[in-house]
Amino acid sequence: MSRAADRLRLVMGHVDRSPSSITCEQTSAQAFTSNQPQRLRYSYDTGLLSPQQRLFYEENGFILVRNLVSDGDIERFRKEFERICRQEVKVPGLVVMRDVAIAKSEFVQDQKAVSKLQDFQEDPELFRYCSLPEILKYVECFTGPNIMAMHTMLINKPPDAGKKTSRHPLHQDLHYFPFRPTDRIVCAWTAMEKVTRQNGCLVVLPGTHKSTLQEHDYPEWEGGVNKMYHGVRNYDPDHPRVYVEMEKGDTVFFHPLLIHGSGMNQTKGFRKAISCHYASSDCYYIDVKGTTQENIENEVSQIAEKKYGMGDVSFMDTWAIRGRLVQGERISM
Ligand SMILES: CCCCCCCCCCCCCCCCCCCC(=O)SCCNC(=O)CCNC(=O)[C@H](O)C(C)(C)COP(=O)(O)OP(=O)(O)OC[C@H]1O[C@@H](n2cnc3c(N)ncnc32)[C@H](O)[C@@H]1OP(=O)(O)O
Ligand SMILES: Nc1ncnc2c1ncn2[C@@H]1O[C@H](COP(=O)(O)OP(=O)(O)OP(=O)(O)O)[C@@H](O)[C@H]1O
Ligand SMILES: O=C(O)CCC(=O)C(=O)O
Ligand SMILES: [Fe+2]
Ligand SMILES: [Mg+2]
Repeated sequence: MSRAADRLRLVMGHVDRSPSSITCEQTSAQAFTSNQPQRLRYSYDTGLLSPQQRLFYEENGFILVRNLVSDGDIERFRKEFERICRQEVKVPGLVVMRDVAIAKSEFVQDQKAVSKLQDFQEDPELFRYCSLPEILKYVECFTGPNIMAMHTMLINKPPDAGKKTSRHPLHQDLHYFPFRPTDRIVCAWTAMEKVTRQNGCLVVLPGTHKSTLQEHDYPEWEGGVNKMYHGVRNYDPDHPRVYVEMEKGDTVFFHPLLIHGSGMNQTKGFRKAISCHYASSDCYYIDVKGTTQENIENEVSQIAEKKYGMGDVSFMDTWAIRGRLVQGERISM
């Protein structure tokens, strides 16, 4: 263990736990270069995270936990996804997205065209993911004990149809969220199969969680961009990139300001992942009018109007309606 981590352990009176479940090799050197004892801003000590894991998140804005979700649970999520695609179950509020290149093509749409399920909070089988104790015990390290599941997705990244539309532009998830404080929000993203650079794994820009929310808009991509896939307008193209390759069940937890995206799926398979954004239930809503988030607020209200005839529902209300308590008590969200 490095000297900095040792010192930290003493300061925190922490019992050493073998950090066998975490792999931070790619950038761990960065996390331990400081000679000053650090005050940790981004996580709580619940006895779960090792000092190295806390420092890694502090410096990089994400941690990867290997083999966290069981094969059995993943199989159940996959089965439920297939049932939804076959329209054997109807889930209130669920949005089924198709890739723009497929949605606008002549091909007959079948279940293979589904690129993403969004807002599955009313599907008990998929929502089990958000309440898994093995996930929540990590989430609590970032949110604290009162936890809301704010946003749910099952991503079925399709083989690229030749226009590079399967990419997800680099973005900060906070762009979509009218609630704060930022540091009490975290995303859990679990690979439902092996994810590699070939099939479009997550790409992260480590350390960017320490910056502020950037301006987002549709990237100027020739082949088209999926609805609401905004990208950061200006990012440093020379910033180091980490390609987060994962095995089935591995889970990454990341900060909502961390710039991330995912590359093209260059395989013939659909790359599946399930994710949930959590926030402390004592977060508060903010008005995004006059901020960089106004463009996404307007798009969401157009969708709410078109799909549900709810044009007068505020941006914050679209979140309050979808959020679900998963641990502790519901306070201000
Ligand atoms: C209770 C309150 C309800 C509030 C509703 C709010 C819903 C949205 C909230 C979104 C919040 C996102 C939070 C994310 C937080 C984390 C960060 C995640 C980043 C993302 O993942 S952003 C991407 C999320 N995307 C969406 O949420 C998009 C939602 N999608 C839809 O609403 C529909 O799928 C869509 C795109 C409107 C298509 O409607 P649909 O009825 O399914 O399709 P049609 O066949 O009728 O086509 C209509 C029209 O749309 C075109 N189309 C289809 N698919 C796409 C696509 N993927 N991209 C672009 N355009 C698409 C299609 O060709 C048709 O076009 P026409 O020109 O022919 O009319
Ligand atoms: N101009 C851009 N604006 C925003 N995000 C981008 C832009 N170009 C690439 N990205 C995103 O950056 C991430 C990685 O890009 P990268 O260039 O490494 O791979 P790629 O664009 O998928 O493939 P290629 O190897 O063909 O460049 C992906 O999430 C991609 O969607
Ligand atoms: O699974 C992916 O491609 C990443 C999706 C993502 O970052 C998001 O939806 O916010
Ligand atoms: Fe994201
Ligand atoms: Mg590129």
